[in-house]
Amino acid sequence: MKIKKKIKSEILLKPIIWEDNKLILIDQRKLPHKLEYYVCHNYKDVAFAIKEMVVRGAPAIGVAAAYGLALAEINEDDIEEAYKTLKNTRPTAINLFYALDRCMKAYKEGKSILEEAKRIHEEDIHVCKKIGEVGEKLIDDGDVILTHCNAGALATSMYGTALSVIRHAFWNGKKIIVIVDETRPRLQGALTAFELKYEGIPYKVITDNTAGFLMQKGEVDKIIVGADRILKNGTVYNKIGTYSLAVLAKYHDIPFYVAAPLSTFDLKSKEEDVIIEERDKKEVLYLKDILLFPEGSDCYNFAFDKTPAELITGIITEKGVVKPNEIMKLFK
Ligand SMILES: CSC[C@H]1O[C@H](OP(=O)(O)O)[C@H](O)[C@@H]1O
Repeated sequence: MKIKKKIKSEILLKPIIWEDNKLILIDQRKLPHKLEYYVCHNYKDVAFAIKEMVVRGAPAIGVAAAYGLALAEINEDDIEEAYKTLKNTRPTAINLFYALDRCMKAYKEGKSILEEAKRIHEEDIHVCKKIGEVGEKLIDDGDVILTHCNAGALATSMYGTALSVIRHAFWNGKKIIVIVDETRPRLQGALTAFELKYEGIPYKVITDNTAGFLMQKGEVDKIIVGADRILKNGTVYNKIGTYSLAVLAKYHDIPFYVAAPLSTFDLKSKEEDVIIEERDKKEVLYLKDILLFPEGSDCYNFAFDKTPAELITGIITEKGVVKPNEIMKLFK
């Protein structure tokens, strides 16, 4: 008999806390070995935190940016200036713009930015929980599930997106093992491993290059990843390496799912409009402070790539699972 694991919400990881007119963030640069907090007193602190990935993950940076604009209102800063600064932190995750625009709309209607930010925060928690409840039904007892980057509680307000599906399957007594891509160069796989270890969910870390070999050996049952932006045509923007996984999954006939809230959908932009973030080359050339390549080496450091709809089995949302060519069903 499957015993549903009861998890008390107070022990679940929450990377974002609003307290006494301060934004308190888990400093994800210090994980997995140190759990430390970064306190934001103004919108510039929040902009720094987003740009330097103190906080990261599409939904999480949206919520953080919303509170950043709220701090600008509380500190009586120039709201337009704050909006522009926060908007220019990272270009790919649509959630950042969705949250900032919602707060700006509230402000222009004479409403409290802070109240709107709190609503966005609460909604994100509820939506990520729902994504887990919906997606859990896709998971079979005994599944080996591969995931990429960190689409967990640390990338959202709580629960996560891809990891919410995995958590809910585990809490419902399904025996699963998670294969965790380390995800060079920022190694967000270590964040995923931190979350899974924290909750006792079995996992194995692999180098990104090992994924294909495991699929070839028939040792991966499903792949579930997050997303930073999903277009109307079903194209998914996610952490660099996602596209390679999707091609391999197609070749090996392995279901490839994307888990994301409706706030990650961008029904207006076309592919040519989307900026794929390129980050500091030092992230690739150095590991901590050690130069890994010959002095003066050049490199690419794309933070995201794009996966076409035809490589995606289904998109798991709070409103249900849809095929990538059925997205508009979600917005009826
Ligand atoms: C739940 S969305 C998480 C999404 O964000 C990550 O990017 P980054 O760590 O650079 O903010 C990655 O693309 C994840 O899939």
